[in-house]
Amino acid sequence: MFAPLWQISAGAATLIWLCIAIYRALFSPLSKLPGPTYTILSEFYLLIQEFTGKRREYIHELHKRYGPVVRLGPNEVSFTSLEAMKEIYSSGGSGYDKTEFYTLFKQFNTRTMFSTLDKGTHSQKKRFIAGQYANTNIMRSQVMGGIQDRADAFVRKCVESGKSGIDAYVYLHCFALDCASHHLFGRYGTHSIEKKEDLEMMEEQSYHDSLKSNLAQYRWPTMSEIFEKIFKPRPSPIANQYVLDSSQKLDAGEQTLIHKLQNSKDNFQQIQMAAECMDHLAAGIDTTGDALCFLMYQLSLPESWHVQDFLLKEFNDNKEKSLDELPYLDAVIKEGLRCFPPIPMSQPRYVPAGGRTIDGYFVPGGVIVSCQAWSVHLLNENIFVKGDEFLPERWLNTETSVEMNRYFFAFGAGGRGCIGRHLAMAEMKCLLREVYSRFKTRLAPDMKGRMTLSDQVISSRPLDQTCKLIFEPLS
Ligand code: HEM
Repeated sequence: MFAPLWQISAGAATLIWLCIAIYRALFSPLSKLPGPTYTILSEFYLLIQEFTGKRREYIHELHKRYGPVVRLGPNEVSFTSLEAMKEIYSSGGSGYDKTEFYTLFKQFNTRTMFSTLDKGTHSQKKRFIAGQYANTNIMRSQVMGGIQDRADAFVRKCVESGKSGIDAYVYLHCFALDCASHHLFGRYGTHSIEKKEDLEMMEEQSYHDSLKSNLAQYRWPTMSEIFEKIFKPRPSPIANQYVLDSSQKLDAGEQTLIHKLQNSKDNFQQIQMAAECMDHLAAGIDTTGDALCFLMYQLSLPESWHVQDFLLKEFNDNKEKSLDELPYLDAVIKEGLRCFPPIPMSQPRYVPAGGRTIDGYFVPGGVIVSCQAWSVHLLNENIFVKGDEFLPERWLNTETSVEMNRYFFAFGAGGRGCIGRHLAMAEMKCLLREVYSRFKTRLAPDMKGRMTLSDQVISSRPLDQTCKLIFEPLS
């Protein structure tokens, strides 16, 4: 007589969903934005792309089809234009507030600068930290000395490897860990290039597969306990213990971040200091490690061997110059970051209450908007001509490089862009100068690793996480 309860519930749910979908299709301001029709009805297709690690490529294809503005779901839009980048990330200094996506990056259950959502709280936190990462501080001998020591250790590894070569993926991530930990903890910094126990920390941080558990937590936070049982969360016991211990040391050195936090007027609690340092450690390993790995792989391909020759010439002609006075080296790194941005995916923000006009379209308050470096760098072809080619020279043209710099999104933009960019640039410049003034790099004959970008939650890494290179000494 009567239909079972489950049938009635399913019917009611379908009816409600249909009403919402029709309302969205007819009345939502987002219905006027370019994008496939199904995106105004549901975010289901976007979720599938996220969970299968294809979100970035999917968005990229939509931009190719629909242009610089594309609707991703009933409440989400992606952009690639400079106008949108400025509005979302730099209006009022720090742009729009971050979305709950960044809650995933809490450390020790504590909000760090990176995982703080609103810009007011963020700018308070940043006040005490920013000076530590200013270029003038990075260039100090105590900071650069630590980076130089780690680059020397990397070179020793290359020399020892002889004709068999090394897995550059491993030791570049070690280098990034050692430099970041030195910046945070000075004398308590790691030496993972040489010490096995520190190497284990790098492995723990870099070889994890936590994409699905993280995304599930973000999309359905109330069910996070169930998801933790299904998808294993990223374990981090070694790094956690190291950071908790090191952040209690009172003699790390006055150039370190921990010293700065311990002595700030803000009276940071112990766990806040540890969380901040843990965040910077994590932020510094894979980004710089992957950037160097993608770049050295590219330089080792036959079509880029001439770039190695140009680098060598610049080093030989400018032996007394500082790292910041080598334009070709700078261009090579920038081009690497443009072609293989370690954070190529969307950096999501909420449109403020009342809505905003972005790139000519009115977007209501509360809608998630973002740009992804991958598309900004590859689809603005009038700015990056032959954008899919690795051409460091493009950055040497002083006229066009001004505009290219505006579109350079590898470190994000505005007040919430990467605070570690000067540190990262110094690390990469130092290492590349040491390597390419001594060696030519070539792919090892047994290098079988696939270097296609493998997307994680926000970052990408080489698919097989291995990159075997040979370091041939220059005669
Ligand atoms: C090539 C290397 C690096 C790249 C490409 C990179 C990229 C980025 C990007 C794109 C953001 C903004 C992300 C967003 O808003 O969603 C960011 C933020 C941040 N990065 Fe980096 N990063 C690099 C290296 C580093 C290093 C070495 C450190 C520190 C040791 C660091 C620390 C941070 C921190 C703390 C933030 C948050 C800043 C804030 O919220 O104000 N990064 N980075």
